[in-house]
Amino acid sequence: MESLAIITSGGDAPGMNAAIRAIVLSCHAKGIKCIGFYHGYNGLIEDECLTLTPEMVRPILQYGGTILKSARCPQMHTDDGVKNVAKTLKRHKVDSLVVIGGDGSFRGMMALQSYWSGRLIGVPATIDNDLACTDSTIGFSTAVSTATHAIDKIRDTANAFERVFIVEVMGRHSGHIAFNVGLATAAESILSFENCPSSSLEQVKLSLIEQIQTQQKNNHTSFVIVLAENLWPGGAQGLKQTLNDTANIESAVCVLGYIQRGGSPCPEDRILATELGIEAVEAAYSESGVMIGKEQGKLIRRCIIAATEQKKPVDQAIHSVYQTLT
Ligand SMILES: Nc1ncnc2c1ncn2[C@@H]1O[C@H](COP(=O)(O)OP(=O)(O)O)[C@@H](O)[C@H]1O
Ligand SMILES: O=P(O)(O)OC[C@H]1O[C@](O)(COP(=O)(O)O)[C@@H](O)[C@@H]1O
Repeated sequence: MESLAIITSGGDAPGMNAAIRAIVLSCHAKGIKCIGFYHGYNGLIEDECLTLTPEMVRPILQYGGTILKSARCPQMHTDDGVKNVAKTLKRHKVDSLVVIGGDGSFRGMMALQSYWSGRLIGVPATIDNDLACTDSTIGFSTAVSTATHAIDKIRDTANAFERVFIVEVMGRHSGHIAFNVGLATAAESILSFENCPSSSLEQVKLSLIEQIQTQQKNNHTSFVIVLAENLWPGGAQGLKQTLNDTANIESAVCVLGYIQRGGSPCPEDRILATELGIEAVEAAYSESGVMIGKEQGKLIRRCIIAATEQKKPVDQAIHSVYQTLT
C-alpha cells in the first residue's frame, strides 16, 4: 500500500481528530502517503485535498470537531456522485480509503464498492452510538458526559424552583444517549423510542402526569424528564404544551442540541479513536468493506453491511436499572 486517503463524514463527533492523528502517524511510520479530503464525500467529488503530515496532526488530539471538516453530501445518493468520487480516488492513485463517520457514511462506502476497486475501511464515529459491531462509537462517551454535566446544572435551578424540566437530547432515532444520560443524572423520567413506541404515547402521557402529580404532592423537589429528540410530536415544546393542556402542569424546556457534539473528547473517546485509527491502517493492507470496532475490550473487523444493517439495542442492563428505580 502506497497511498491512503481519509474523510470525516456525517455528524461530527468528538474524537474524530484523534482518529485522524492516529491514522496519519501510523501511515507515516509505515511509509504510506496519507491524503486528507475535506468536507466528507463532497471533498472527494470536488477534489479538495491535502497531504497530511505528522506535524499537522500532532497538536489535534484534544480538540472536538474535525480538521478535515465534515458534511452531508446529497450527490452520493446518485450514481454520478459516486462515480465522481471513484474518479478522484483513481486520479490520486489511492489504494485505500478510510471513512470516519456513522451508518450513512458507511452506506456511501457500500455504494462506492461498485465503482472503485480500492480498499474501503470504516471507523465508527457518531455521538448517537447507533452502529452495531462496536460497543461504543467515537464521540458517544463525550456526548453523554457533556449532557450529564449540563443536566447537573439544570438540576440545581430545577431544585431551587421545584420545577418540572424537559431536557431534549440528541440521538436521531436511537436512545443510547437518552438512556445513558437519564441514568447518569437520576432523571425521574426517560422518554425514548425503546420504552415509548409511537403507538403508546397517549398511555405514556397519562402515566407521566400521574408520576409528576404524585411526586409534587409528596415532595418539594424537581422532576427532570430526559426526552429523546424526534420522539414526541413537536419535540420538547410539544410535550410542555401537552402537560399544560392536559393537566395544568407547568414545565421548563431545555434543548441541549449541538453542545452535545462539541467540546474536547473525553479520555475514553481519545483512546478508542487512537486504537481504531491504528487498526484501520493495519486492516487497509488486506481487507475491504470492513468496519473496525471494539467489543468487550477487543478490536474487531466486521463487514460494514452487518454494522449498518443490524440494530444495536440500548444495553439491557441500563433498561433494567432505570425500571428498577422508577
Ligand atoms: N444510502 C446511501 N448511499 C450513498 N451514500 C450515502 C447513503 N447514506 C448516506 N450517504 C452519504 O453519507 C453521508 C453521511 O450520512 P449521514 O447519515 O448524514 O451521517 P452519518 O454517517 O453520521 O450517519 C451522506 O450525506 C451521504 O453523502
Ligand atoms: O447536523 P444536523 O444535520 O442538524 O444533524 C443532526 C443529527 O446529527 C446527530 O447529531 C449525529 O447524527 P449522525 O452521526 O448520524 O450524523 C444526531 O444526533 C442529530 O439528529
